[in-house]
Amino acid sequence: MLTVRAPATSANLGSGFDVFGVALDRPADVVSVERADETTIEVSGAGAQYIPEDPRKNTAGVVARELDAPAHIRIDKGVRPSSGLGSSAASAAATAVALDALYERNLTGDELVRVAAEGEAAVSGEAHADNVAPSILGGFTVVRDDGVFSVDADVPLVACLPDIAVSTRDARGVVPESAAMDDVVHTVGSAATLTAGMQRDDPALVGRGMDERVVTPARAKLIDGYDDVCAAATDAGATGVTVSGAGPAIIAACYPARQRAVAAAMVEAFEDAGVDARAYRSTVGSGAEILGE
Ligand SMILES: Nc1ncnc2c1ncn2[C@@H]1O[C@H](COP(=O)(O)OP(=O)(O)O)[C@@H](O)[C@H]1O
Ligand SMILES: N[C@@H](CCOP(=O)(O)O)C(=O)O
Repeated sequence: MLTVRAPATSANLGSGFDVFGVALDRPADVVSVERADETTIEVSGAGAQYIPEDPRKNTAGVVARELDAPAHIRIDKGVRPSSGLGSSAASAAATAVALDALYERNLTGDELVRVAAEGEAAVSGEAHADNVAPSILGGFTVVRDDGVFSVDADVPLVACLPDIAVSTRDARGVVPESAAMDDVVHTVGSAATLTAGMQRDDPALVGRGMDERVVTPARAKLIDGYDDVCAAATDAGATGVTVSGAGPAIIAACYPARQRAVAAAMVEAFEDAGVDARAYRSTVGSGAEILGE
């Protein structure tokens, strides 16, 4: 039995749709694997009742198939599904790292990310790797067709998760098919600003770089209380706020001294909108780790 912990992640960060991602300190999925003749899956923990145990429909099972590494896979969900915190990706990432070690495949980080992204394709319709990359590699990650890189960063974040579900597949359906050139120019400016902010551990630049005008407004409509939560976070000192992944979680950047207040303000604003919520205070975290064999 080999056990791996893989963290929740926040993808996009506004300006990096399908490109940027960041590992969070918590929550996390814990996946245990042992060799078997054919793959079977057991799921427990947060939202387990909504997650298929059929290996063809579970991201972990798809990863086992891609690696040709059959196993009995036990998934303890810390990241509940349809959260915007990379739930399906955390299982895929943990399983890729676990099976790579169990079967002694010695895959590179890029190869592990590519395999885990196939798991994502099975549930969201497209093999976007911006959640699995930080869940495997840690840090702030940039995914391109020709590979992925990760940068260590130290920027306080608050991920606020409301008690509603938005499926990534549905939220991809509202993304506009095209964008005006001035919005594209604005996005490039924001993405460059955010990347510089991560390199410099500068919460102000990271926050400014989250601003995006094409995908985010379309998805914000799927999240009850979105505008009020953003306003409350900003009033409490957030340097930037945006949809986390495909939502419904909302992610904010801030200075360390404001992190507690930002978290409380976001939860309160959701509650004022009639939605229970919890906030995870985090930094830019580490990637998947083997807990034991
Ligand atoms: N191991 C898994 N963990 C979580 N969700 C999974 C898993 N395997 C398949 N799914 C399915 O993926 C969907 C959740 O993924 P997604 O909408 O991307 O959520 P999130 O935004 O939290 O990543 C649900 O339909 C769920 O049943
Ligand atoms: N780039 C993807 C990220 C989805 O993240 P999730 O945490 O909601 O699965 C997208 O924006 O669709």
